[in-house]
Amino acid sequence: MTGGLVVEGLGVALAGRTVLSGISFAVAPGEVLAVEGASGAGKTTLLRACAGLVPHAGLVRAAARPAMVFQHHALARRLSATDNVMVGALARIGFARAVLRLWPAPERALAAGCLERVGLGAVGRRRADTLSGGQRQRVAIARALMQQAPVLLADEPVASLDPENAEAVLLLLRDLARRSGLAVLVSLHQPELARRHADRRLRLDAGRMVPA
Ligand SMILES: Nc1ncnc2c1ncn2[C@@H]1O[C@H](COP(=O)(O)OP(=O)(O)OP(=O)(O)O)[C@@H](O)[C@H]1O
Repeated sequence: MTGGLVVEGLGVALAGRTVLSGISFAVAPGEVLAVEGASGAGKTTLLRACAGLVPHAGLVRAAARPAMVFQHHALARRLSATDNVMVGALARIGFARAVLRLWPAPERALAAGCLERVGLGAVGRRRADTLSGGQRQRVAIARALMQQAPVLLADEPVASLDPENAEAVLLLLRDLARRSGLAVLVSLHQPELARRHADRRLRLDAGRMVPA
């Protein structure tokens, strides 16, 4: 499989306790797979393991390191939307140039394009802390797109949004999967949102996969 995500026999232990075990699934390019489960079921840990942020047993295979959208967007409040998106290019640009804000012109153009793709072409200069919750989550998605990864992991991206913005962000993720061939793995508390916006669903219960 090229471009997608394959997980086989994934297991995670944290502080000596098994948090995930026997997790196997695949997400194809262009597909949205939702991870459902109650609080504490292991959704965040699964996404973090897929992102390489948590040591794990088993196999996680993707053509390149997945990009991650964090639950509380984790933007730098005082930076502009564009500069927040540029952070997604850190691995290419290097920390020293980033600190000096020596962003190469092609990367600036790419950041502008990523903001356009999430419907925020007009707010690039605005500071993150002047944006609405929905706009901030979109900037966080644009920052993940900036990584140009084939796989996008979104951890409860709508948890702090009102129903209208939640709907819009999930439609955006689906659209990005379709148009850009991204494999999207999104964790969601609300099963009805997962049913409406995901192509397939996976349910976790106490760290194990159960029928969705
Ligand atoms: N760093 C850690 N050390 C020890 N246990 C942890 C750690 N992080 C998470 N856990 C435990 O792992 C389990 C799964 O947590 P996780 O955050 O993945 O669940 P979740 O489904 O994302 O929950 P929520 O919906 O509340 O975010 C929980 O029992 C949690 O207490």
